Amino acid sequence: MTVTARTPRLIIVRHGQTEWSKSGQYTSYTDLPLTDYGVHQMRATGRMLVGYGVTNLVKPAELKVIISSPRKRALQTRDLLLEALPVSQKMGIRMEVDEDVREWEYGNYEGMLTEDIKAERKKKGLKGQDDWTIWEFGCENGETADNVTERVDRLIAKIRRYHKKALDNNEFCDIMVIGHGHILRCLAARWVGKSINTNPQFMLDAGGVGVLSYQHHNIDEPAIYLTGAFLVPVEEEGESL
Ligand SMILES: O=C(COP(=O)(O)O)[C@@H](O)[C@H](O)[C@H](O)[C@H](O)COP(=O)(O)O
Repeated sequence: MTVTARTPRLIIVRHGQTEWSKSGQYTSYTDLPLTDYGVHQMRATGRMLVGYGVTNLVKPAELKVIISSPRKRALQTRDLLLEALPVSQKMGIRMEVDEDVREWEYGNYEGMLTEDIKAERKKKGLKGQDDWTIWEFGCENGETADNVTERVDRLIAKIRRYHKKALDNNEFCDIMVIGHGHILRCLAARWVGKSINTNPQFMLDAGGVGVLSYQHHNIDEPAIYLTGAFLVPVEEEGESL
C-alpha cells in the first residue's frame, strides 16, 4: 500500500525574547542576543516542536530545510530549537541563512517605540501621525511595504520549489523559517496572496510558532492553519501510538 506523504508545511518561528522585543523597540539590524528568558523559551519550545514523541509537531526526518535570518537572535533560536536532537538527526536537515528573512529595515525608527515614531512624524508634519502603521507608511530611510513584499515573495517562491518537488515525489517536506515579528507576518499574508499595504492583523509574539500549508494537498491552494490539529494529524491514525 502506498502511503501518501503529509502535505508539505512551513513552520514559522519568531526568535525568542530579546531586551527590545520585551520593551517593544523596533529591532532590525541591531544584533541583540536572546535574554535568559528567551533562551529558556526556545529550549522549551524546541522540546515541544521537534522530535519523535507523540506530542512533537515536527519529526526530524521530515524537517528538510531550516531557513534562518542572519541575525544572532534567529541563529541562537535555531540552535536552541535543535539542541536536544542527536547530531545524527540534525545532519539530515539542510541549514540555510537567507537575507530575505531579515527583519523589515526600520531606517530612522530602529530602536524606537511605536508611540515615539508617531510623535516624531507629528513633529515633522509627515503623513500618518496618529494613525501611522508600518504597513501603510513604511519607515523613513527604511523599507516600504513594496520593498518587503518583493523579498518575501522571492522567499516564498524558493519554499514553493522545495514543496512542489516533495509533492511531485510523494515525499514529506516540512520547512522551518526562523525570523522576526514583522517579516513573518508579511510572509503569512503573502503566503495566501494578501497585500501587506494594510495591517494583515496577525499576531506573533517573540518565541511564537505558526504553521502554513496547502489545502487539498494542492500547491496552488496555500493556506494558514488556524488550529493545532496538526499535532495529531489524521494521516497518523493508523500508526501505533
Ligand atoms: O522590532 C520588531 C520585530 O523585530 P524582532 O524583535 O526581531 O522580531 C517589532 O515587531 C517591534 O517589536 C515592534 O515594537 C512591535 O511590532 C510593536 O508594534 P505595535 O504593537 O503594532 O505597536
